[in-house]
Amino acid sequence: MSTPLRLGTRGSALALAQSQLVADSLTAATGRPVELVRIVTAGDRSGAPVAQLGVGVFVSALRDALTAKEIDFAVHSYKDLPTAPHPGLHIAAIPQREDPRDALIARDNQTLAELAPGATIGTGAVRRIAQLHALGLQLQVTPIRGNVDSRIARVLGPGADLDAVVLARAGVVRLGRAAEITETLDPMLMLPAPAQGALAVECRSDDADLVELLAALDHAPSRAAVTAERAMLATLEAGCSAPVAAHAELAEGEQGDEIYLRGAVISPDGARAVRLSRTGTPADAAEIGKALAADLLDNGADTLMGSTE
Ligand SMILES: NCc1[nH]cc(CCC(=O)O)c1CC(=O)O
Repeated sequence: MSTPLRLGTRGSALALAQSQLVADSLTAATGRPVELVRIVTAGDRSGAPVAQLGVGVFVSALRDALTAKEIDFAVHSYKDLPTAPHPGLHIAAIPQREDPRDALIARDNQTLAELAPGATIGTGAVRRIAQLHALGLQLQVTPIRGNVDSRIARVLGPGADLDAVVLARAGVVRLGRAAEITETLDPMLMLPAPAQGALAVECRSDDADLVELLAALDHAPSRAAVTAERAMLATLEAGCSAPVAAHAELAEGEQGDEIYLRGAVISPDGARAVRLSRTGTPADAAEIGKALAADLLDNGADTLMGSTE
């Protein structure tokens, strides 16, 4: 029996679910036992809302524990990672991605189109707020914070004070609450965040045996999609700070696999948006993302900040 690999994780329900999922699939694929090691961060101790501190504090705490060799690997929600690579660390696997779309949880089983004018809808992300405004449905968009369960409670809990919330479908599914989703939003209406629904499995770059072992979890189509979306985001960050959305799909074309990447930059009030797409081969995922970002900037993406109501 080999010594268990130490998988560092935050204590939130979503982090634990994601870590356990990766631990189980690694053991199933390689036979290696994995133990979860709780990393208590400054954020967990302060009790302040995550949205206020930024998820960055959690990512940093896990990365510090990796560098200090207190843990062997970590699992992150990919969309929460900064775009800059972290020195000494390596994303050894991107497992098969969960559905990347956003989801609506509404009172009385309503869909977005069924919500009455004036209905209150909660979400934390500027990207979602901007796209909800862009639909022109006269919804009252309310910024909310907190973990997935507490956001759902704002609609379905005892003291419910909202008609609906929008959140990542992947998080709801991983918490076993998919049955409460009343509509999965078409990316034509609500383009997801770059890398939404994907996990990043990270270890030290110099841990060659583990880099090789974790590669068993890598899912090439998910890696190609995430690479394209994140390359777009990274290139845009230099030129524009408006809400950014991206979604890559892989399909079999006549010449082999094709990647279809859509990107959008939206003004925070939803009044203006640049939406464009590009296609190419999965091997060129990063180049497709960079080229799409350049197209978006050429079409005025950098001018979309600051037009508030
Ligand atoms: N920003 C928080 C966060 N980070 C990852 C997820 C969900 C799961 C995922 O996208 O992988 C969520 C919650 C949400 O956006 O509703």
